Amino acid sequence: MEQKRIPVTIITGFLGAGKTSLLNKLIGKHPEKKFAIIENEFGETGIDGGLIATATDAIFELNNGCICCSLGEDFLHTLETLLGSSYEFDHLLIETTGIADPSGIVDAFISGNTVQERFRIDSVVCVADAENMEDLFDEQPEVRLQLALADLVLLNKTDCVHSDYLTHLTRLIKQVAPMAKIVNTTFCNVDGTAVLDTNSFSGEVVEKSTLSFFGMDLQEKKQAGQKSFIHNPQSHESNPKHDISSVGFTFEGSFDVNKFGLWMQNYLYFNRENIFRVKGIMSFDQTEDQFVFHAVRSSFMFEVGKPWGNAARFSKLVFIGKNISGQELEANLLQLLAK
Ligand SMILES: Nc1nc2c(ncn2[C@@H]2O[C@H](COP(=O)(O)OP(=O)(O)OP(=O)(O)O)[C@@H](O)[C@H]2O)c(=O)[nH]1
Repeated sequence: MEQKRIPVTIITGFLGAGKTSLLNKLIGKHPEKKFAIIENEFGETGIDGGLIATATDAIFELNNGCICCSLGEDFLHTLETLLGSSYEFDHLLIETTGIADPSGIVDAFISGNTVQERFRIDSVVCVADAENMEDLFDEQPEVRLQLALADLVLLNKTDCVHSDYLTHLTRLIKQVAPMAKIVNTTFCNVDGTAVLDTNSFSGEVVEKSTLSFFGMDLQEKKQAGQKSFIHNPQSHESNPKHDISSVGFTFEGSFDVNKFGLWMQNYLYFNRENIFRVKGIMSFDQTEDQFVFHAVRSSFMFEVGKPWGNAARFSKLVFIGKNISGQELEANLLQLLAK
């Protein structure tokens, strides 16, 4: 029998943005859940295996120190230790270090087969500090990366800034996280917001966020007979200083699965420094179901979505990254459509 996969919420955000505050809020808000928590802090090493084994509930674990790890092998080792321990938990929370690119952590859940069998990413949540975000946005590329990977952005410390300024910050966030849900918070108060069990990597949610990226105007603008449509909502207002942008495509018909897989593997590999995230809903030739596509850096995965039935086939893909050439990408993707 297939084991139920444990949902994982990855919390990112720059130093002092409010990640630990959010962890505490989530634990308080969900007494019904038994959490395992991984803290990815710099300068601390070692895993307190004994603590995992004896922890009886989530708060115990948080208050008595968390599992510390660094990235790479150590991180995978931490996950293995967790799974191998007698500690039973039904949700994994990961607080990533504030000063690094969190894509390695997201990637571990996408590309590691064993990890994928036991865990599924529920969502990537980024806490942004309203007071300092704009300066950091310019100075720290990691801040833009953290936002670019997020499914949910909590624009926190709203008590520290004027409400008009929040509108400006929201626009800034949308430049690099066009599909993310953005919620304003103070002390990461998420009482009215679903943060856990949002299933942000599921077909339904990806479909919704992908469609919202394209907006309602897509069908109107699309010309009859056109095979694809490029949409870049930020192009007219993007700031060249902020080098991350997004570009979306809609294709009619279906892709050739082999051609697409091979091309994507190469494309992501050679552009791993520039492409941070790709999401989409895809139709493949000779398949009955929709496929949900996710890529983080050079790793990608497909999940089976709902059946197409008699609906017209299409694929929608959104790329987020640096220096993306929409025209070039479109020309490449068009070659991969099934004849
Ligand atoms: N005024 C104000 N302070 C906040 C808010 N949210 C968090 N803080 C404070 O900001 C400080 C940092 O919050 P943390 O939750 O520790 O932030 P963090 O992201 O975990 O910090 P690091 O682990 O250092 O990266 C703490 O003193 C919090 O009490 C808020 O909405 N408004």
